[in-house]
Amino acid sequence: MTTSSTSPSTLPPVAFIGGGNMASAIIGGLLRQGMPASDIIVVEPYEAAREALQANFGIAALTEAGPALQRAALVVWAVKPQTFKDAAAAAAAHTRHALHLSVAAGITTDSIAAWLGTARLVRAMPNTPALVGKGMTGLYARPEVDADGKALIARVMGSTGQLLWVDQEQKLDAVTAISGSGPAYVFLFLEAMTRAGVDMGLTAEQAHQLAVATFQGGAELAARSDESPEVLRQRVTSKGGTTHAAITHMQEQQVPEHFIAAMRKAEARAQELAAEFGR
Ligand SMILES: NC(=O)C1=CN([C@@H]2O[C@H](COP(=O)(O)OP(=O)(O)OC[C@H]3O[C@@H](n4cnc5c(N)ncnc54)[C@H](O)[C@@H]3O)[C@@H](O)[C@H]2O)C=CC1
Ligand SMILES: O=C(O)[C@@H]1CCC=N1
Repeated sequence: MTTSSTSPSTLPPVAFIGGGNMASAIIGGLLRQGMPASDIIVVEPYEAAREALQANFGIAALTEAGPALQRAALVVWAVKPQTFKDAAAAAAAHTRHALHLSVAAGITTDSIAAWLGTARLVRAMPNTPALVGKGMTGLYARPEVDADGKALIARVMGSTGQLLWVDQEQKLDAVTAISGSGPAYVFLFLEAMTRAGVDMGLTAEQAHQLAVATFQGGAELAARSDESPEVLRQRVTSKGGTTHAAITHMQEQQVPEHFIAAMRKAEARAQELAAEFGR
């Protein structure tokens, strides 16, 4: 991939169709990198979401798609899979010249290309830690996207965290199951660890602090270490000790197998979304 020496403040105007959670995470990243709010155009039909964009970012969002979108060199599609087709019908005439980036789960680039009348299209699967610059985004580019287009999208999404390009679109369903939905798995474990801490006599705040710091520390150790997670786990697990008691119970209860099965459900749901809402 080519890299660009241009600074983020020279990014071309970017439009967002849908101004909810995911759009806000990306917009926050762009503003942190010095992009002026006046170069960000947002279409957002819901008043409460428009008010949040104004309050958080000083952006006056449009209520519907219109000629103002023609300024955008890149259009980011951040609507729900269920509403993508209708939103595309309203905006397509104003955005045909642009490069497109979809963050919608499941919806294939074949469907999007048919709706938009252009195949200059990258599909991405980000995650909500993008809100704090710690996101993980999987990306797939159609062959119609050139190196400059990929570089532009890498600069936009790179402002929210790490990037991983995949060479087959189908692999984005696996990305969705791991890192797209993954923050919710982390939060579920945090909820359980906090509940357990309270049961054992700590305050909810104390248990929350211990659990969050343990996820942060464990993830950082795994990221920096040359050892596999399996080896790192074994180092915590003293023979006949406390960790052994907990891990043995999880293994007897087939927690890893159930966890893997749950992730396959997420992958299957991504495939269903494409079938349900991609026509
Ligand atoms: N929340 C997450 O963790 C992730 C979400 N995604 C994907 O991002 C997309 C957006 O998700 P969120 O931001 O969480 O949803 P959201 O509900 O926060 O945002 C979607 C926004 O689109 C607006 N909208 C509805 N109809 C519209 C239309 N016709 N034109 C323009 N805007 C319209 C809604 O008012 C809403 O504010 C989804 O397709 C989802 O699959 C991808 C990765 C992670
Ligand atoms: O749950 C969803 O469908 C979206 C995609 C990944 C995270 N949220």
